[in-house]
Amino acid sequence: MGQKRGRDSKAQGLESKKRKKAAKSGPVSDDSSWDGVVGIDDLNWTEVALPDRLEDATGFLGLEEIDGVDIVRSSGGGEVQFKAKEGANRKSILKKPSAEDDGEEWGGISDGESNEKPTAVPAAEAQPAKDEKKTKNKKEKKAKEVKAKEAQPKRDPNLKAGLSFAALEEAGEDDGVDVSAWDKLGLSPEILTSLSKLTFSTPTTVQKSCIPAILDGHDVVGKASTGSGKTLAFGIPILEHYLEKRGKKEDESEKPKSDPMALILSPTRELAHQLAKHIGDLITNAPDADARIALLTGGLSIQKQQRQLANADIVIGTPGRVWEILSTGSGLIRKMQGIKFLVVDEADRLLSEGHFKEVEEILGALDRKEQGDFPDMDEEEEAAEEEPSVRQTLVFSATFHRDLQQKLAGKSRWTGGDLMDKKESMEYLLKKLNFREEKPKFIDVNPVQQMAEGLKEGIVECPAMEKDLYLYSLLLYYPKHRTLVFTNSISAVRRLTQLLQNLQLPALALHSSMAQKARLRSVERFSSPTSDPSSILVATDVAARGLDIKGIDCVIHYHAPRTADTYVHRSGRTARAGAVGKSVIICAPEEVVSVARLAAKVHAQNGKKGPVKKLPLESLDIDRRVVSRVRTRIELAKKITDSTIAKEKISAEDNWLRAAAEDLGVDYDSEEFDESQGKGRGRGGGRHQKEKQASSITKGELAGLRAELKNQLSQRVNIGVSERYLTAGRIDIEALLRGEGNNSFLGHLDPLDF
Ligand SMILES: Nc1ncnc2c1ncn2[C@@H]1O[C@H](COP(=O)(O)OP(=O)(O)OP(=O)(O)O)[C@@H](O)[C@H]1O
Repeated sequence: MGQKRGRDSKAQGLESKKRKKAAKSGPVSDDSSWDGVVGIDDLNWTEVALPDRLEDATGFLGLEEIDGVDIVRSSGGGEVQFKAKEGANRKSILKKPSAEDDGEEWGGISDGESNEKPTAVPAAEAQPAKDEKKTKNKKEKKAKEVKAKEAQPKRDPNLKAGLSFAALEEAGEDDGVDVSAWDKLGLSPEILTSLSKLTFSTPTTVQKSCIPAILDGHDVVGKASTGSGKTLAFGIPILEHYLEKRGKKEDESEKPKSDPMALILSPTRELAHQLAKHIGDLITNAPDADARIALLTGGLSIQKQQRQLANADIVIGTPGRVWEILSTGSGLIRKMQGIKFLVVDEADRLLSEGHFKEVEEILGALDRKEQGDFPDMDEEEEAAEEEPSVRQTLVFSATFHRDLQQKLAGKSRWTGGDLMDKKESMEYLLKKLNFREEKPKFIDVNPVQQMAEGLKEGIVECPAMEKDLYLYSLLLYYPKHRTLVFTNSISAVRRLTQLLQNLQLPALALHSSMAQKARLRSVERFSSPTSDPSSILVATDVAARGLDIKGIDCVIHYHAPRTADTYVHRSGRTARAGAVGKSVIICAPEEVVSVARLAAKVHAQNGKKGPVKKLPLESLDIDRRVVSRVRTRIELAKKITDSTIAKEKISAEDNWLRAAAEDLGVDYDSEEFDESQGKGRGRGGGRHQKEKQASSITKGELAGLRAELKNQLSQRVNIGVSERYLTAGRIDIEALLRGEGNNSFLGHLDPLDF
């Protein structure tokens, strides 16, 4: 009997992959060693005519058959291959070589034909994997068309390869938007095309105000609420400058200069990566804009970054790594001294908190003109160096200290002589920025409101020891909400992430002690459009600034923010770019006063001091019955989490001490060591005892706790009102009724009225 194969549109992609594999494992050109086994693509399939009634069948593209073959399995046992039946003519089952065969794939061989091996495609010419499938499908289609076209005149050899109707169809696709609202800003066609493709139809307020000022050559200090589009407010003028400069160079048929034209400093690695992505998107969507970005952040290969820097047009990085690379010498500082733009993003954070020293070093190096600094410089060059800096300095944030704002806005005087005493003040550092204009243009697009318009702010009061319980309850109230939970410590991030995972919630961690790759992975997983819409990222304030993750619906402050600015930035991770979002502080009674003060400060009218009468945060009432029903789950999950963390900690300490004792050639006894260290008494002794206790839970006990928790999570928690249930995970009843989601559905909560 003959073999048949059916193809539908979905299966085609998979099949083409399989066939490619099969073809690879097919016969070699040296016929003597050929065992007669061939791949699916080598066979001379013939099309089966469909009965009339099936002609309109959608998705079913064709049925093909072949006679005279046996199916064999590849040596691994997985792949289906074919062999001529006993007595059948091998030649008769093989496909004839196609005129369109370009040598990329082996197209079958008949006895005694060429002994030439297929030509390998050089790696540089190889198509990216993504395009491979498309190309193959096109080739198959083409091969079928060959016969029909044989009667037609030969193709014009001058036609460019790759220009096919299919290509034209793709090129003709116009998915851009109307960008006439940007006209007034006088941008180049390249940038307008990019904005159109990015579907940014209108400039945001900060972009409207800042772009013309920057294009006019001014130094700018820009203040605008979180998520208002500050990145492109400086990114667009930088790219405009690049295009203009490149255009001129091309006219003069000069080779484009490879020195960087912009340095953008960011306080965190994640923000630096994101800035590179935003500006990179602007560049890649602008036709022929080939500006290169070097991303200099800690935790990743320094050598690779040094290489990137050698050809970069725009340098984006965190101050520590930027300084680490620049200070290695090799003329990099000198290269960077020619930059046209220095951007200080999230300036209030960047110019304080630990970054101060490196920023000061970088600024000092950019402006250094000491004699003998550059021994290879001739007099003419030195004279040129003396000329005033052409660098524009752009400083951005959503928050600036009130006093500084007043000064920037010209409403109060700059501090005079005592500035050197306040070395760490923002004011001191702003002076250090060495603006080329006496006073930078201060653009405050929304002097009254720091918070995004679509943001709702709430507060949940609960006993200090019950924050876990309330956090969990709150998360249950918001199923399918991508949530960012902020804490004030790394250990809290670790504990909460594990706790939530034990409660079967999709939680990820982000803190500065994680390896850089793990940090990026967490952000990527959390922000991926294909990730669980209920994803939770538990983070320290390393995620508070600038992170632009689409679709964060809710920010929860597990620990109250320490400053008003931190509150603004944390909350600003939601309700971005005109979207809506919620920010909720979980607050112990003893924190209420300070939180109220903080909120009042954020919402105080600009310039007007004094308390705001009404607390601007809405108080959320979480049903106490809900809280009490999930208490057992939390207690179990806490026990499991504490035990796992304590075991890990003690085992890490123990391993370290054991290794040290081994090095010293002494015996190590952990009990004895604890006693000699006085652990269990005095300060920290209670915590140590707790850890010991938690770690002493046996494997069997732990398994028992897990089983009990699993059981709890699988139970419907009826809170007394019909159809009101809690769920183990945060699962949407409607989705489940539609047959989506997993089977652990247990019920649904009425939404919180917030
Ligand atoms: N003109 C525009 N139209 C629509 N969306 C825009 C526009 N400009 C920027 N965006 C989008 O708005 C989002 C927020 O932008 P961006 O990250 O630059 O905000 P930001 O003001 O720097 O925020 P933060 O203060 O938190 O750092 C991004 O996703 C960006 O792609």
